Amino acid sequence: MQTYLDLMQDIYTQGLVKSDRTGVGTRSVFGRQIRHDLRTGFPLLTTKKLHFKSIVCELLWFLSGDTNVKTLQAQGVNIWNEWATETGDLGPIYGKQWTAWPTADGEHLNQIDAVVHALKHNPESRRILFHGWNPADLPDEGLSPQENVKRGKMALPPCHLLYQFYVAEGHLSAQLYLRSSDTFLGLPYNIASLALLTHMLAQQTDLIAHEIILTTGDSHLYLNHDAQVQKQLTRTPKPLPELKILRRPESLYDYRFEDFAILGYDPHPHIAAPIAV
Ligand SMILES: Nc1nc(=O)c2c([nH]1)NC[C@@H]1CN(c3ccc(C(=O)N[C@@H](CCC(=O)O)C(=O)O)cc3)CN21
Ligand SMILES: O=c1ccn([C@H]2C[C@H](O)[C@@H](COP(=O)(O)O)O2)c(=O)[nH]1
Repeated sequence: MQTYLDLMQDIYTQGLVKSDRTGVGTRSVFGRQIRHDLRTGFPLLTTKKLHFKSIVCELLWFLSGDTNVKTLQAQGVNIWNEWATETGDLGPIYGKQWTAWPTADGEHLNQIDAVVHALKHNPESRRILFHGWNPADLPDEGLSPQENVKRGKMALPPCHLLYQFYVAEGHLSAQLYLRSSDTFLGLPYNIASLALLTHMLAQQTDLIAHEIILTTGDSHLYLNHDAQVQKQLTRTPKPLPELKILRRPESLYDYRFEDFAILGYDPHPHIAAPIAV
């Protein structure tokens, strides 16, 4: 994906140095966009090897409404460990808001159900979206993730927060707003995860997966990723792999990791980098 490398180059050369919550420091630009036509291949980065299983399992975990890391750990996925309490809890993060957003009268709204229903029955609607930014559950930035969870708040506020879907001539597109984007570690996951969700929704609603668009707010490279960024910028992208969904599950909630095959993925080697907590 040349567009990803272009964004990385842009931040690396034009970004202003900015301190941040984690204390690591970043180079940062504000307001960028990555667009990708899913008909040209599955957007799994080829300029470094990505752990596809972590991406799939995290998305299925969100959709199941689960907010405890133990389920991910049992599948060998360790990307959420640093923010969890000793019992594995992350507070009311993505899964909770997506599938059981609490209302004032004690009910819960499943925003995902509403999206699937609209795609099937009202696809021309301009209101097909779901949102993770629930102000009532936001953490206090002055407290640790674990302290926030113990007070019933999210460990981290959502980064990928607004998902909107668009249907025209039987094709499904998706746009995601990311308020904050860790361009070296997080963004490759966010791109592939949005692509996966769009393919799953397209399968469930008999549409053709078309374009994904990621719009990023604070788009940053952590200062301790410099060597990794320089290395990745020397690499030439290879042809994108293809995603095959091996069966058609009953609903969006019935997919398993084994239902997805990535064909023709031949990336450059993995580049390890420390995560800013
Ligand atoms: N600083 C930061 N960046 C993020 O992208 C991020 C957070 N924090 N906090 C919440 C979640 C967790 N996410 C993460 C966490 C870790 C990796 C990571 O370390 N990825 C490694 C491989 C790790 C593995 O496969 O176990 C990589 O090289 O991609 C990626 C995304 C995305 N989010
Ligand atoms: O899906 C995700 C989740 C998180 N991130 C990154 C963006 C930031 O680097 C940190 C969150 O820190 P804040 O101070 O809350 O912005 O995590 C991501 O890129 N993608």
